[in-house]
Amino acid sequence: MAEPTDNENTEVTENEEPAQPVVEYVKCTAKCAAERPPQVVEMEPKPLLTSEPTWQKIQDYYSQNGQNIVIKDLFAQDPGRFDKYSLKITTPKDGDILIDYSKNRINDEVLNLLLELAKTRKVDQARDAMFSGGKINITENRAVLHVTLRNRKNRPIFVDGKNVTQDVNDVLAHMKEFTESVLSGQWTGYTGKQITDVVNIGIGGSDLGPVMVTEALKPYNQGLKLHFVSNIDGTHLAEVLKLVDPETVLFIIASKTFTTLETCTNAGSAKTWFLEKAGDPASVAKHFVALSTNEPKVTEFGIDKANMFGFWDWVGGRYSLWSAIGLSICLAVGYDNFVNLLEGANFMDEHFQTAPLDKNGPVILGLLGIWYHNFYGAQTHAILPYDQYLHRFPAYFQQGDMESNGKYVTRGGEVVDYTTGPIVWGEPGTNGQHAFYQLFHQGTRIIPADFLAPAQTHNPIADGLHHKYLLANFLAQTEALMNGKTPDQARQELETQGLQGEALEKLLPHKVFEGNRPTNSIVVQKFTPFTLGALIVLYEHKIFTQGIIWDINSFDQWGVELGKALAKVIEPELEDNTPVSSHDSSTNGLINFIKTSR
Ligand SMILES: O=P(O)(O)OC[C@H]1O[C@H](O)[C@H](O)[C@@H](O)[C@@H]1O
Repeated sequence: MAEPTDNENTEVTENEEPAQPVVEYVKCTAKCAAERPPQVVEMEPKPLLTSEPTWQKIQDYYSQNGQNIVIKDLFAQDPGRFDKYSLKITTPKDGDILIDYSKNRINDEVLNLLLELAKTRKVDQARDAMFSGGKINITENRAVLHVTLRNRKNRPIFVDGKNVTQDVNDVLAHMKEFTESVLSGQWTGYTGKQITDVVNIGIGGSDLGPVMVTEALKPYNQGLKLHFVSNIDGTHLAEVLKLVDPETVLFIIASKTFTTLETCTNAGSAKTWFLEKAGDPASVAKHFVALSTNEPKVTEFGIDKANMFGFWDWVGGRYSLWSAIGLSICLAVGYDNFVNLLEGANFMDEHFQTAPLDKNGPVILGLLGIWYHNFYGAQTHAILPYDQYLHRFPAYFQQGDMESNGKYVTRGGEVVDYTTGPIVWGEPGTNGQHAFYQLFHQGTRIIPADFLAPAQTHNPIADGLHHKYLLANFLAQTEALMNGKTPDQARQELETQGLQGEALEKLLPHKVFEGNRPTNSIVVQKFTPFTLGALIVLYEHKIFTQGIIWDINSFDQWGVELGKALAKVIEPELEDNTPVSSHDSSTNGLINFIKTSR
């Protein structure tokens, strides 16, 4: 693995013919990069999805056959179905990744039509536009280049004619140096003690990724205790501050914009708490660092720019765990493991870029989602990790998916006449089984679900017994969801239990499971940093694929602004207890109730 190279004084001119292109890329400075004309792939405007002939064909196929596709029958007809509809992605590290999508309501005709749709909607062109630095985030006029953050082969990537690969490597080098100094105990607090606890203060993309990954990679923890504060509710900060000591705590203020109300308020209160104990404002430099794109705001807050880790406007918040926002991950698991995470991500980027559409994990998962959401009317998508360490994985992709694809206007500004992003949710198995799986099995809705499981556990306690049960449950659920239980099977079962006559007939309908519930099973050898990186990116590009087919801008989030603006109006109204009448009667009523109840 190539470490970031210190190339300050190294230049390669246009005429030099380096033997190893990779070396050339590493050595290429901003000056030579600027001389190299970037080849940005453009995204063509698209007609409304529902006017595409391929869309019509899928609609017709669905209308005639959609309700007659019975997964278990398809298995009975075709012994090779698993081989046909599963992808084994060979990786260079930590075992292969298996995506079994055979337990879906698909056959060759459906799959071919969906693949035709991906071609018609030019998913490959859009992908190339993103990877080449095209400003595909049209409403903010920004490139979308989180892929650059895990560009482990140092491919030159240009933004406005500038090769940004070196900028990325420079920040990585800073993260490495800082992480090593904290973990080795060289970096000390204001009284000379080593850092024992890290508190990441951030929200949304500046919180969910670091929380999810540090939880998922707990077995790789290098000794620091990690805490996360996101909510503006003072309880969140107050409870964390009870656990840490000002002499040994490091606060990471993580905010792309450094203007987010929650983060700025929490950071301010954390600083006040710290200074109450430390006294000297000079001590702040030893206990506060910032991750941001906004240097003026960081220095205004009182954090030295030497303690700031930067990133760029071409990194969307919900795609930022690979950037400086990942500093808490680095501190938790060590720099080398963070690099392994980036390596896994890069591996999946390359898979997405090079695998043909019909063998492309993100594309296939994206198309299956389109099939269920747009034709079967499925409204949600469940992510069900059978691994306790991944307990925040569904929450992470609630933002990843819903903030990306929760849009009803196309890139061209038209209101869609089809559904877009699904509601994403989930909990780890087996907990979910004892809570909401009832509705999966016998509810009235179709809920496509992804089951994620590792063949090996980090904790093979009781001689592997727990893991055996965990895996048995994962396998049994997908089988049960597909096969269901027929009235005949249910009848037989009840008869065996000694039931007969009216009692049996009364109970029978409740014991029948329709089945035919679709699932994907994604199995890895073990959840390692590399594998986790690859899996996150599998979903990132799935979301991308769907956004392109729906022709929406998956990279802005204007929808979150309105509530923020209205909160600014209401906040001063909560100053005193004078009744308000400036809103609708519900909002007035709520405000006035609060005023009389406090
Ligand atoms: O990192 P920040 O600038 O503080 O932003 C934090 C979060 O807040 C916003 O409201 C957005 O909806 C998120 O996409 C973003 O991740």
